Amino acid sequence: MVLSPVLGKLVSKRVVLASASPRRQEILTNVGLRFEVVPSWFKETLEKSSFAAPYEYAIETAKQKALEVANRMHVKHLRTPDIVIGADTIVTVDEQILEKPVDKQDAYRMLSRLSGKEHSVFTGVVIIHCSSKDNQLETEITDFYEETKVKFSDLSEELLWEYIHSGEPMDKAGGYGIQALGGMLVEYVHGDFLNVVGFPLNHFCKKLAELYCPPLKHTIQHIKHDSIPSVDTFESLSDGESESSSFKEHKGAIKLDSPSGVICNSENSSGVRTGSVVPLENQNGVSDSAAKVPSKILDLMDGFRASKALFVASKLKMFDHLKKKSPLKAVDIANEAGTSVCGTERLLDACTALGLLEKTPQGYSNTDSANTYLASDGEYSLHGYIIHSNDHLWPLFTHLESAVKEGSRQNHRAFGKKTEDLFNDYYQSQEVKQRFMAAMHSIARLTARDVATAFDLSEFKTACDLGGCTGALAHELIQIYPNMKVTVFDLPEVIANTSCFQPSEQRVASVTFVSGNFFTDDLPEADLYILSRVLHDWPDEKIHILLKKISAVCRPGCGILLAEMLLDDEKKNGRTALLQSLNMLVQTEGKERSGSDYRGLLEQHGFSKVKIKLTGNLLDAVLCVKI
Ligand SMILES: Cc1cn([C@H]2C[C@H](O)[C@@H](COP(=O)(O)OP(=O)(O)OP(=O)(O)O)O2)c(=O)[nH]c1=O
Repeated sequence: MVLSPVLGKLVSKRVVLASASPRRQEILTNVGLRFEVVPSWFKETLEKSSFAAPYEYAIETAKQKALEVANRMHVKHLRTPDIVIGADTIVTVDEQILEKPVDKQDAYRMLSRLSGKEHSVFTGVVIIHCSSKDNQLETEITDFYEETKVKFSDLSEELLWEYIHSGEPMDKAGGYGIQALGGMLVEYVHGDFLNVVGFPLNHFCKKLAELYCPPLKHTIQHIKHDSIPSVDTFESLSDGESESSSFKEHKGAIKLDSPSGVICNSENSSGVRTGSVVPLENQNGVSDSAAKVPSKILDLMDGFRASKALFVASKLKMFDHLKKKSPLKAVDIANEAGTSVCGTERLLDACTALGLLEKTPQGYSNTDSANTYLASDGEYSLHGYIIHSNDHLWPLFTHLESAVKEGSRQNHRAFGKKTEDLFNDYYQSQEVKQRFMAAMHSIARLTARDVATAFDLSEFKTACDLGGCTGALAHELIQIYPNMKVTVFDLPEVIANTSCFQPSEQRVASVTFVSGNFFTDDLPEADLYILSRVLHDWPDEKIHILLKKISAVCRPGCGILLAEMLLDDEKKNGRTALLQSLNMLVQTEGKERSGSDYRGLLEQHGFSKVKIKLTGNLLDAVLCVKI
């Protein structure tokens, strides 16, 4: 099965998986698809009786999940995704639809109904292509479903309760997980196993191939084996035909970028014309080698080149020049930036291939997302963080090997000085301080809304953002909770430099800036203490000192809101957070932690009712209350 042409076409797309299911994330990651995870907030409450067939219910639920995410990203984050994938898995037995059990009794009811019987598992999947026209979200929807039949053995009461007490049933349709302990309940499976686990990968890949590389009828290769029925293979999918009429006619198909491989149309010995994808280096008719192209690894090998191209184009303000005026030729940009024409042209072409710029015969222009995030003046600009990544993180990462060997930060190697205190480095020079604050500000602007709305905080009348830096989160909070007063508490060097980051038109009176060190000075009084990207800077010992101090000034009912990138419990998925944890290794004594890790730390200091929310944005949120 050759997926390279499809994946090649998706590489420059913003693909979003609208699902919190770790199984779906893993299945899609395994095939090399690159995507972001934005769990849907759609409540699965559609009226089941209004659907003629169970699969229609699963498809409609999947569609609503994905549409909710597409709309939210479009409206809230000004980031229209290109493709949103949604899925919903249900179990049906005796014409009843079973979803996830609400409690152990419900799990018992479900599992006893399944005992000794065959049932069906349906997963509905939708692929939504999104675009933005006149600021309106436009969608084209492709959907399908897959059915798998599963038979359970007769389950004794003892086995049933043993299984329920394992906790496994609770987040799974029908109350079991075939991929884990639940496998022991199963006598046979007819159909796609992964469909039961939550995502029918085989059908999905075929659907992607249909959408992105539809075959011409005469090129379909039928392979005949003695015992296996003839099948249409991915090998037959010709990229060259993606512009063909069958492609254009297909519902939901969109114009696609260039693929990562090239097509070699050839005649085989029996005269049948076949199309196959071969690596760029080898176009001499080697028909099946594409399956061996390790595109995921090649992408990772190239990753640093792509990052550096982005950093340099940002540093040279190329996206700013193009935001002011476009299209521009390489020579014009080189003149503006004071750079060589040949080097500038190569950089601009690379940025085009990376999906950051558009190129026409008239010259280069920014993509929408370059205008929003890469130009330095945008409300949600990431320019500050990109420059910080280039000037500060890049040198640190060149010493990652030493950091791994020694298990400690590398500031001395990267910058030639020993760091006694994490922030000493940042605040020694005005330039570095401003750069660091701009970096923190850009991430805070991008994430503040999702953090501020992760929970209903209206019961807290006052909040104190410890290490709140430029006040970006504080300003978002008073927008959402107009009665809230927020104090931003940070080091004197920071507070003295916040003025250039303040919004012009806000009710500034509701945000107060107070300087101090939260480890050594008294904390301002507040109903809610906020620690956003603070705890990840420190080892557990220091966190205990800080939480103990906060706990001492908290009245019962007061809370703590954490905003951090949360690792998954098994530390397997979520590459952004896992890479961020390496980032903490090279420069701090801290690390990223999971929601359970933070819960454990908070509970030791008298905080309970810990709620964890994965926002789908760069920072997740954890809320707890003092008892
Ligand atoms: C039957 C079965 C289901 N499941 C899981 C797959 C799905 O994650 C879950 C069904 O619930 P869904 O509502 O389909 O998905 P979800 O709530 O996990 O995630 P989201 O709504 O954010 O997309 O049950 C298994 O993991 N193993 C199994 O054997």
